Amino acid sequence: MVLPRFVRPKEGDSGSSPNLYVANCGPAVGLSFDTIASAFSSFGEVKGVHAADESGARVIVSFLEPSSAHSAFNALNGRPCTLLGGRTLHIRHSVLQPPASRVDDSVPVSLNAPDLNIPGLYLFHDFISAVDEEELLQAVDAGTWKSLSKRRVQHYGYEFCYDTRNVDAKRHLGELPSFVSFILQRVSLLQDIPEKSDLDQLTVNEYPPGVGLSPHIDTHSAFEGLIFSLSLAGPCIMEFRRYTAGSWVPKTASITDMKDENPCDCSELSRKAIYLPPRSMLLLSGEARYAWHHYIPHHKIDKVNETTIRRGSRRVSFTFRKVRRGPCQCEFPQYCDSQSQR
Ligand SMILES: O=C(O)CCC(=O)C(=O)O
Ligand SMILES: [Fe+2]
Repeated sequence: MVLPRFVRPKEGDSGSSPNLYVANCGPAVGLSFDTIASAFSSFGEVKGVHAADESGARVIVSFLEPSSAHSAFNALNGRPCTLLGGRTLHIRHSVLQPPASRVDDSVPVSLNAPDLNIPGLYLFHDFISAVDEEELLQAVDAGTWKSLSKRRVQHYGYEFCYDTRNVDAKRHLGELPSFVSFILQRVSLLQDIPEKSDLDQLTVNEYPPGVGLSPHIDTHSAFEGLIFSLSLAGPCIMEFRRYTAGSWVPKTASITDMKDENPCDCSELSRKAIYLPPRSMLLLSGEARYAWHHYIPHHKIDKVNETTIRRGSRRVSFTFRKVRRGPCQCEFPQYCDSQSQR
């Protein structure tokens, strides 16, 4: 299990780190790394700016000197930053964790969604047959893959932009391909699923053996409330994380997106995991979709209770979503980019 490389410093140790963890800041909110580096360089030489997680809205700013980080923290934390379009930054000191102390702690893995007790999480086993699975794999392999750093993707309906973690709702690429029509039909027949609407975006992910996906919540403003993910070819473990407020979270009404970030320690989050076998369909809705991060650990071998499962083949997933038109009005504003304050 890979834990975040940057963590909160020990009590009283914050002055010795040159790194700041800055939330409400990043490409997803229209600020490039260069712009951020340039704004922070008024406090001292900036060594680099990089993503703190996959949200696109949280970054690590690394200064050369701890004193620069300290000055930037004092000047900018919790205040509108004129150099960054008046955006209010939420900052904490952050230290690079030495590799030896990155704990390999795993979570018990459930085979069925109700065991996780996460409202809105469903898993449908054998949603398609092995023959259907083979045909779907052949169909995507005949298409054009786009290579990301560790995996390959295809987008249908609307392109998903990884920089902004959003879609351009005005650029419709066309209907979803006919080879997924039977899946959409089966989804439409599922019983007792609230807020069903026509799915119009498909992302196909191909993960080489052992490759996973960083913890994230799919951008609220990009997609509506139901996210379906069909697993093909190989299995994986999906972990769910619900972050609770850390003691560093300022208790002001303006804090809207500070709770869903990297943990300071594991006591600050709930973690649950589920085994996704090939041909199963996962559904994230409600709280599971809006408030829990989902995460595929980068493991070549998964322990599912007492059984060891080798990820010997690639895993291909088909994620079906509905592009949102208008702002998200979910009940989880602390995780919602539509409801976050500038
Ligand atoms: O591979 C999966 O099942 C999940 C993919 C995912 O979470 C995403 O594309 O946002
Ligand atoms: Fe996702």
